[in-house]
Amino acid sequence: MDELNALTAAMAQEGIRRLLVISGSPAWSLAQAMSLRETLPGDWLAVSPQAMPGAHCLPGALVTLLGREFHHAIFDARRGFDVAAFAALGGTLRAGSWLVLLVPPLVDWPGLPDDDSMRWSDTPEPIATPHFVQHFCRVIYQHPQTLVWQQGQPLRIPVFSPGPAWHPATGEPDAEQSQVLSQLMPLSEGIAVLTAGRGRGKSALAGMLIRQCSTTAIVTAPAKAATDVLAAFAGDKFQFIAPDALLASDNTADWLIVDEAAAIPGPLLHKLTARFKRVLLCTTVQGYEGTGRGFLLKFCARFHDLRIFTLEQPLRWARDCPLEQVISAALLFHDETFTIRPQGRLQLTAVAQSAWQRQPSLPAALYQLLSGAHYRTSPLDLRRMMDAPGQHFFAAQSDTVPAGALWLVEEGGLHAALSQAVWAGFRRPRGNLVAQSLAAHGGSRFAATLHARRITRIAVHPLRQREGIGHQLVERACLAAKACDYLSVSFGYTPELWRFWQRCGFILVRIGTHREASSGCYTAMAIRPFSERGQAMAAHEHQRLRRDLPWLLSWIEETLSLSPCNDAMLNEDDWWELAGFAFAHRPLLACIGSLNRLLLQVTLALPALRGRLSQQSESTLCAGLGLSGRKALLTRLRQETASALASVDPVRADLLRQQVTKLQFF
Ligand SMILES: CC(=O)SCCNC(=O)CCNC(=O)[C@H](O)C(C)(C)COP(=O)(O)OP(=O)(O)OC[C@H]1O[C@@H](n2cnc3c(N)ncnc32)[C@H](O)[C@@H]1OP(=O)(O)O
Ligand SMILES: Nc1ncnc2c1ncn2[C@@H]1O[C@H](COP(=O)(O)OP(=O)(O)OP(=O)(O)O)[C@@H](O)[C@H]1O
Repeated sequence: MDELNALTAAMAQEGIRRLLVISGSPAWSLAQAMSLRETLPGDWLAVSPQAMPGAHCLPGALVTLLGREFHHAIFDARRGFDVAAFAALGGTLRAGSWLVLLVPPLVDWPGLPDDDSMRWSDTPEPIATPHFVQHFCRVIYQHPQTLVWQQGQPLRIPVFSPGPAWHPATGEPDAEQSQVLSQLMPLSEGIAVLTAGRGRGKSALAGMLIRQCSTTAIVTAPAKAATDVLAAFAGDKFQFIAPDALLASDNTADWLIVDEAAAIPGPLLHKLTARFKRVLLCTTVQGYEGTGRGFLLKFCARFHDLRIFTLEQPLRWARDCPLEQVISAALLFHDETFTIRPQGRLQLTAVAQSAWQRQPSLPAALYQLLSGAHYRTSPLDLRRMMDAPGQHFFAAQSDTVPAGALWLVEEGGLHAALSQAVWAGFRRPRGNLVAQSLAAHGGSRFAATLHARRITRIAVHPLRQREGIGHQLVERACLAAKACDYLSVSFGYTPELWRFWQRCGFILVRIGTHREASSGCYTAMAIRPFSERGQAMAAHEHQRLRRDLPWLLSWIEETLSLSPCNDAMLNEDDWWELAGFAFAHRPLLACIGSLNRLLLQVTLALPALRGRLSQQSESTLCAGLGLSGRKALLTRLRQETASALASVDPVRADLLRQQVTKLQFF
């Protein structure tokens, strides 16, 4: 322990942090971690799915601690490894800290189920994650600055050659911060974005801006607790208002400063930024879910005169910190920067998941291309890509880096009874995004029984786009999926992206009615059918979309290149769908078309239904009708639909009620 204390003191002087992996039985590993906590002074934080003595946080709650700082931490991965939380924790640790990681015995680990897989594998039970575990172990052994302490062996502390002394920042802006401040201070209007890795001094810089400017500023962020650093640097002028409260208020100031901006839903952020003349958005660019990369690619892409700033130099710790390096290598944080043009003849190849064992550099390059080019890719995807069942990959390989990557996941094949229960809204099992949505929001009760592959990600290197590579990758995937009923895709609708999918032979079958928080776009779903059943479903769903379009368009602010079909009569599909809404749990917005057609047939007052379909807000309707809330309103909407159906044809309505309610029992 003396050696460990001496090493910890040296780490503080050098400004670095290290990873210590403790591997063994659950009880033994925990006992060692607890004794370390007794030995090394610090404000230890333990991150674990189970309660732990001292300061404790659940892995899922760690995002609320972004921007906070700790001295030493324990991350409990004995039963499951939430790698994004692990990385987030690494970013909060001050110079001279240990990140103590608890894992199962290394020999057993690849074969043990990982509880975290329930978040990404779409399996009913946790699965083993051998590819990730082997990759992680490879990385820790390639980083000799990482210590591994295995049960049955002593903790060996190597003699590291001393590094240079660290000179922490003084409190005054450092060279990079001064540079950015000198450009921000004179700004009279516009939106500035400050992106950087963890601990680069973004929040401190925002605080300095507030203190140094003669103007007023309001700070907002997902959690006030995460603004400690900003507040310390801003001094007396720090004024925090939570995002929702700010939107609801008339408060204004010369500057709006948004810390951890990427963690605020896009539409809300958009409304907030529109209210202020000068805006500074700060965000981290490492692959936690919904962070900087996606933020730049999607949210910021809509502002033309955006000023983008970045900070390279870490300030919470020294350059080349071993902990930062090992986390970055384990989670492939070094995105493709797209500076090298993929050269030479391209080869389209299928890449199996087992490539992570045989030739890990290839799937790693595909992941880096996807996360660099695609706003949604996160460490969760890395784990899914490595170990979830039913994944398929294609690469457009060049002589240098990959020029394109395509990732598909198997979907559908649900039992007929389950598909009908999904259609009725009684069931929503994991996974099968498009297959289930075609049943739950579409018009076919048996939609989820078809076998499909969904394109979950596609990206082409920016220096090779519009050369037909994306199209070729899709064709290659089609060839490999010919035995399926159809290929599907779900994407944030933009006219450009839809044009691409259209050119690849996809048929639009659904458009969502809410903008996605991450992209600010409506979700669209499209399919390319192969089999007869697939073709029949594509035609049916496309026609349904065109029939519903006249009403759907009033719910979405987007122009679609799709011609509406004017048909106001109630058909067989409508009757089923209305019964599914009235007597089961189908959502209102999945039935907009049929409900509107129903209203055209009846003269009953139906105040809730008519009000909601003419887009009166739920709260206004509840107040007007004396209802206690959304749930009561939905019940009323279903009752009014049932009475409308009965007024048109009571016998048919009753027969359908019996058929639909039976769908919950199978
Ligand atoms: C499920 C998902 O992954 S959805 C998200 C898709 N991925 C992304 O948005 C990541 C960033 N974008 C990309 O990587 C690429 O732009 C892709 C994958 C969308 C398209 O790849 P590319 O190789 O550039 O497309 P490709 O050259 O094959 O285009 C085929 C046709 O689609 C259409 N198209 C492609 N991109 C565009 C565009 N930006 N604007 C308008 N039309 C387009 C064109 O009609 C094009 O044919 P043309 O060039 O002869 O006119
Ligand atoms: N100029 C400075 N002088 C002294 N300390 C500084 C300076 N700039 C930043 N720091 C300190 O460095 C640490 C990291 O800074 P800060 O929290 O602003 O980084 P960040 O990029 O916002 O980090 P995160 O991504 O984790 O939120 C903090 O402890 C902060 O107090």
